[in-house]
Amino acid sequence: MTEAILVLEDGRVFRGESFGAVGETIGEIVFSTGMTGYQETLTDPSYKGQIVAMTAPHVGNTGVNDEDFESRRIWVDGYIVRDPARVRSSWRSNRSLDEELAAQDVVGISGIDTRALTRHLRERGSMRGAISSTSTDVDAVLQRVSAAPTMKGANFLADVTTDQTYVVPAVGEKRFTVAAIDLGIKGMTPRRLAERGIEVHVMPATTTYEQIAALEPDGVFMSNGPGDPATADHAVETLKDVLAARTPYFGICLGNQIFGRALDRGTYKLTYGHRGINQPVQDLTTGKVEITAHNHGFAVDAPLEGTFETPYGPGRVTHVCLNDDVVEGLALLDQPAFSVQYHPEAAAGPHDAAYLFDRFVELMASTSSASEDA
Ligand SMILES: NC(=O)CC[C@H](N)C(=O)O
Repeated sequence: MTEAILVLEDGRVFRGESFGAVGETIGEIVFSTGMTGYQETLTDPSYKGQIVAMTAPHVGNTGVNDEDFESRRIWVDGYIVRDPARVRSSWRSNRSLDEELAAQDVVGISGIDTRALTRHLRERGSMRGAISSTSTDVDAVLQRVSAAPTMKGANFLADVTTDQTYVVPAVGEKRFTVAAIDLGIKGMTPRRLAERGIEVHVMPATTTYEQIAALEPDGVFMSNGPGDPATADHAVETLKDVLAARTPYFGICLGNQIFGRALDRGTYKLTYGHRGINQPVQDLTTGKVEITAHNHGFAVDAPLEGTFETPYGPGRVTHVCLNDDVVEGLALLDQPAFSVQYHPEAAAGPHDAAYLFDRFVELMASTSSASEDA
């Protein structure tokens, strides 16, 4: 057994055991309340720069398989669990979580009181911290934590985006072409689009409006992604051109924050964010409540009631989180563009919000029939 320490930037220390790779890692310490779906969490590119603590006490019970990866690798910068499964049990599993973390050089810690850690972060907010299984000198680790960059102002888009455009073909008959800007896209998103007859062109984060327009897409999509949305200026400028051309738009998570910025709204950092697959959201357009998957530490600042002015006519908040009234969705009233802050593609579930992909299809269908009529 190798000892490990978790040192938070405010000086709080937790002592446990090394889990996964032995080493030292620094990042923003956040917690996820997902009871399942740890593979999908680990491989979500939006977690770049973060060390994730699981509030579920047992993690790793079903081991690791190759199918439940949301991207090519693990992106979390560290992993914190209470009690790793000693035995893995699933017909799909072909290795243990511990082995996988070690193979991908992800430093983790286990055997700490994750409930106390979560309560601490809930009261004080997410903060920088380090896991170290190579040093027991708390003061030295703390100094390295204090010198590390904060999540505010962070931009990891170049790390996570695709180098080259690739195409995910429509399943069955092709109905639409969509340009999907990869800001850290998860594998399930193009699949959810493709299964609705959409040919998805997944394009790098540096794609220009001219490159999008050359494709003559029926719609444009912007994905989830890591870092501070206030730094995603290129995507905001690109989206402004998309909106000026009245091309249908759908955004998820970072794609919602970029939409908010294109509509002249600001973004801000939440105290401890929303991460998990059990977050209640109300669709204000129908009144329905859905249980949804979240992973965000920032949010859009917009009025929950009434409409607000944007360069593209009135906009409104369409979805709100029932835990804390945070804005979870936006739409323009006079043109086909909307987004949500959470994850309707939810590979690990729940699937309550899958209707949003159908809304995008309906918007593209009505826009193309309107332009045929004109
Ligand atoms: N999943 C995401 O797209 C997250 C967006 C952004 N990085 C945030 O933390 O709010």
